Amino acid sequence: MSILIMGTGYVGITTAIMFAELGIPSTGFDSNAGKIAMLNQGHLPIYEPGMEPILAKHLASGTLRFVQDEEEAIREHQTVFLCVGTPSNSDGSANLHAIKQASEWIGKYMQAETLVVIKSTVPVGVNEKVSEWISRKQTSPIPFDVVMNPEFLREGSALEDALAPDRIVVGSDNMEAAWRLLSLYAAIECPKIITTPKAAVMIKYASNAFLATKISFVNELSGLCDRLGIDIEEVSHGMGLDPRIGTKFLRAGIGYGGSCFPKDVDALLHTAAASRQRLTIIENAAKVNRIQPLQALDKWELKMPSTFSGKTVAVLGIAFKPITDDLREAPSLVILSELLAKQAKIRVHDPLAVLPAHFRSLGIMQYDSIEEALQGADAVILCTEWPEYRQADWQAMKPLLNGNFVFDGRNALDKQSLTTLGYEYYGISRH
Ligand SMILES: NC(=O)C1=CN([C@@H]2O[C@H](COP(=O)(O)OP(=O)(O)OC[C@H]3O[C@@H](n4cnc5c(N)ncnc54)[C@H](O)[C@@H]3O)[C@@H](O)[C@H]2O)C=CC1
Ligand SMILES: O=C(O)[C@H]1O[C@H](OP(=O)(O)OP(=O)(O)OC[C@H]2O[C@@H](n3ccc(=O)[nH]c3=O)[C@H](O)[C@@H]2O)[C@H](O)[C@@H](O)[C@@H]1O
Repeated sequence: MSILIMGTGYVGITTAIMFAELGIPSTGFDSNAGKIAMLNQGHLPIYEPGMEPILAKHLASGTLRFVQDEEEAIREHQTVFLCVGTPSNSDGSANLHAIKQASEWIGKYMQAETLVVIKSTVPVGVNEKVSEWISRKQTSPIPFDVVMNPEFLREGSALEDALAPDRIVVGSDNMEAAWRLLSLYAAIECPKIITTPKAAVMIKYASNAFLATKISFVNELSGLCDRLGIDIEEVSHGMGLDPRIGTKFLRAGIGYGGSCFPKDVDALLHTAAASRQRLTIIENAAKVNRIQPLQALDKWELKMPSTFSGKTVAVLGIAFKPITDDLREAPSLVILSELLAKQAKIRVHDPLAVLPAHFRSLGIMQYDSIEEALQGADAVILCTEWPEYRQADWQAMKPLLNGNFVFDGRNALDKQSLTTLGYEYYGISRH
C-alpha cells in the first residue's frame, strides 16, 4: 500500500525516493504547487548529486508520484509522513505552522485508520499537539496513531544517509504502531530503537546540539592555539585518533551553518528556558558560533597592511557547506555583511549557490569562474571548502590578483604550496 509524504523539501523528497528504492510505492504532496510540478517533470527542487535519475526511474515505473491536492492525497493513504519545515520563530522556538496545517488537513480528509509519522524536527510534546489538531478537524472519530521518527540525513549525501542510516529511532507509546512503522524499514539493516516520543525527540535535538558543540569546542580552542602558535589541524588530528573522541566534526573553521544546527540548537535552548533548566554548554556553543566568523575576519584584517576598507576581496564559496546550494545560516553571509560594513569591494564565486538579491543590490558581484572572481582582488577569503578551490591552479591565477593574501576559513587549501607560490596564507590557527 502506498505511503504519503507531506512536504517535499530535502527530507520529504529523500524519504519518498528512499521508500521507492525499498519497493514501497510513495506519493509526495507539497503545498507549494511549483515544487510538485517540477517533481512531476522529473526535476528536483533541491540539489542532491545523483538523485535526479533515481527520481526519473521511479516516476517512470509509477513507484513514485506527486500530487497537488491535499484532499486527494490524504483520502488515498493510511500512512502519512510529516516532512514539512519547522523554521525558527524570532524567539528561537520552532515554528509549527506547517505541522499544524498538515495535521488539520489529515484530520479533515482521512477516510480510514491512519498512521501519522512525524519526521520533521519538532520539540517535545508536539506529537500530542498533532493528535489534538487532527482530532479537532475530524467529523467522525476515525482512529489514528502519531509516531515520532526523527531524521538524521545530511544535505549532499541525503539518499545515501537515508538508505544506510546509523540508526532508526521510533518514538511511540503504542508498540503496535511502532512496529507497523518499523516494518516499512525492514529492508534496512541498522540499529533500530523504539522509545518514548519525548526521548525520540530529545535524541534528535541532542545529536545536533552535540555535533554543533563539538565544532564550537574546536573553534574556540583554535583561538588559544593561534595565540600559542599551535596548528589546530594537528591538534584535531591527534585528538581524533582517540576513538572515544573520533575524527569527525572536529574541523575548525568559520563556524557551522545550515538549516538545522543553528535552528535546532536555538529550539533546544528555548525548550530548556521554558523548563527553567539552563544548558550552559550548548548556550556557549551557540555563542562561540556567532562570534567565530567575525573573529576570523578581524584576525585576518590585522595581517594586511591596512584595513579591508576600499580593498577588493574575492570570496570563494558561499554555501553553508560543499555539495549543496543551500545558503541558510551560512557563515559566509556573516562574512559578506561584515566586509560590506568594512567598505570592501566584494567579488563572489560559488559553484552552485546563488548570491541573494539583497547582497547584489548592495553591489556584491557573483562570477561564474574562480578566475573572474579573483580578478584584481587584494585578498581571497575561502568560506566553503569546495574541492574546486583546492584543485584550482593557484600558480596560473596569481597574476590575476592585485594582492597575495589568501584567508582560508575552512583550512582547506594547501598552506605549504600556496606559500611556496608567494601567497601570504592564513587559515584558522594554521601554523
Ligand atoms: N534539511 C535537512 O538536512 C534535514 C532536515 N530535518 C528536518 O526536517 C524538516 C523538513 O526540513 P527540510 O526538508 O529541510 O525543509 P524544506 O524547507 O526543504 O521543505 C519543507 C517543505 O514543506 C512544504 N510544506 C509546508 N507546509 C506544508 C503543508 N502544510 N503540507 C505540505 N507541504 C508543506 C514546503 O513547501 C517545503 O517544500 C525540518 O523539521 C528539519 O528540521 C531533519 C533532518 C535533516
Ligand atoms: O538535522 C539536520 O538537518 C541535519 O543537520 C546536519 O546536517 P547538515 O546540516 O546537512 O550539515 P553537516 O554536514 O552536519 O554540516 C553542518 C555545518 O557544520 C560545519 N562543520 C561540519 C563539520 C566540521 O568538522 N566542522 C564544521 O564547521 C559545516 O561546514 C556546516 O556548516 C547533521 O549532520 C545531520 O545529521 C542532521 O540530520
